[in-house]
Amino acid sequence: MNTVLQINLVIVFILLALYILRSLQTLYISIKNHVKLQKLPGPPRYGIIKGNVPYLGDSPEVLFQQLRQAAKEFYPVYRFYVAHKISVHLVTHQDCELVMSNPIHNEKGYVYKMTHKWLKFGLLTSFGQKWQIRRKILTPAFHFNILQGFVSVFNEQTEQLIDALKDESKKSYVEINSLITQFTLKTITETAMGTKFNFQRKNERNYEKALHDMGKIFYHKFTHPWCIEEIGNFLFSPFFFEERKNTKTMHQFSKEVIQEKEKTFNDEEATEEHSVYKGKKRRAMLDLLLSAKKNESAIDDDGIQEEVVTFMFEGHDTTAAALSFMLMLLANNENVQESLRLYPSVYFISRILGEDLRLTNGYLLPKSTNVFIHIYDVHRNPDVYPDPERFDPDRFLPENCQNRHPYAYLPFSAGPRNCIGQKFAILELKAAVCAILSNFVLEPIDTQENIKLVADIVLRTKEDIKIKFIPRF
Ligand code: HEM
Repeated sequence: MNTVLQINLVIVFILLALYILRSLQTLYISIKNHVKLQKLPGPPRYGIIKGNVPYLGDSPEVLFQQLRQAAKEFYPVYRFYVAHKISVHLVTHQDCELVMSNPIHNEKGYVYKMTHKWLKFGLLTSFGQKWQIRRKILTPAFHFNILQGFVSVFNEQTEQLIDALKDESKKSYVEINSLITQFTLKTITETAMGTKFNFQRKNERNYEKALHDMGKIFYHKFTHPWCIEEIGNFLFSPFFFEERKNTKTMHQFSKEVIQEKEKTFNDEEATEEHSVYKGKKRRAMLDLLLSAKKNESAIDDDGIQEEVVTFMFEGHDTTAAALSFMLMLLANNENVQESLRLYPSVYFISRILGEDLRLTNGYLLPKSTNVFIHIYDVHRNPDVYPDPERFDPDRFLPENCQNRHPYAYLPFSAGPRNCIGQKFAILELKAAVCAILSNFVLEPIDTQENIKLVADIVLRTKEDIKIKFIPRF
């Protein structure tokens, strides 16, 4: 045997041994954690393969309801087996604070793996040092001064939305979701991406459809976790090729946005146009990323692409959901404040514990536990919000919230990994709601009672929300 072959064999052997050792270590940790966590309350198990999956029902709608049921039945904390994967679910603000406020638990839970092919490792899904560097680069893009510059775009896009709604208002009701999505998609492109890109309506529809189809795939993977890993996905998922097609559509869409921006990008202009605040350069998001690539090499083309897909998604789908629910509530109640409590667009998040964590009721969760934080259920805790399903904006009067726990209201998450686009979203929502209310009287078609919520990536209804728009003039 020649020496090169021998060396290669030794390398292969070492790599294989390392892989086996790593797998054994993971297995050991996972068995050790299982033993500790199985003492927690939770639904009955239906064997090793199924775990608690039968408890979750057979549709996204039932899954959503069952999660609410579990939150009540096993309050304040329960464990859940989806096949071999065990996770711990938190529904009180006290326990949520323990996880969210400590940067050691900064890694996202296994469900985010479902989005890795699509969102890669952008700000939402990355962790550790990479997340820290990106958060530092991107934070100035959401500074007050930059957001102020976006108000004219919000207004312009709102006017277009009003025109579209006026056309639709001749009908007995409007299914609002698609119109609202167009609005938030254009807004994020013209503000954070800084490009007046005229999408072909066909491409926009393809993107929208691909994103919605990902919700169906998300549900499938959640209930069939062996499809989360690529190999299991290829072997067992009926959606493998559909997921690839959707991912390609969404990547193509964000590539076009980057290409359009690159045509006009000028580092010097970007600096001047968005002014200088206390000597610091302030730029819109994509300007900032392109500058970072050009000047400091802190990010490359792939890095820019993963942030653009992340922000295109997180920056429009969340606000579209929020605005749709807000309009439905306005049509029924003529008030707005607590819409995000009742309908938080991001209704759960998930983390992996970076160290052991003792919950408020004394349970000790071991390091590496997958923890789900159910924002939807935290917002419906009757101890904090009496008669929680009731729409009552007075809950947010200063005197009523001054003693409320800061982690009892979490639509934008909290702690170091909170939503970077929170102020952006509030500004955009306010601009849209004010303009819509001054142009239309809204009459209810759908109500809180008749809509059906489904388990999706963001909070959605089974059918589009319907509202009647009556022009004021
Ligand atoms: C009503 C609208 C919105 C809601 C309810 C919302 C909610 C949230 C929540 C709950 C998180 C935490 C996610 C997690 O821990 O997994 C988050 C993170 C994030 N949001 Fe938002 N968001 C909204 C709008 C926006 C907008 C407009 C943008 C961008 C312009 C944005 C960009 C992001 C990003 C990039 C992250 C990840 C931050 C990090 O991990 O450092 N969001 N959002």
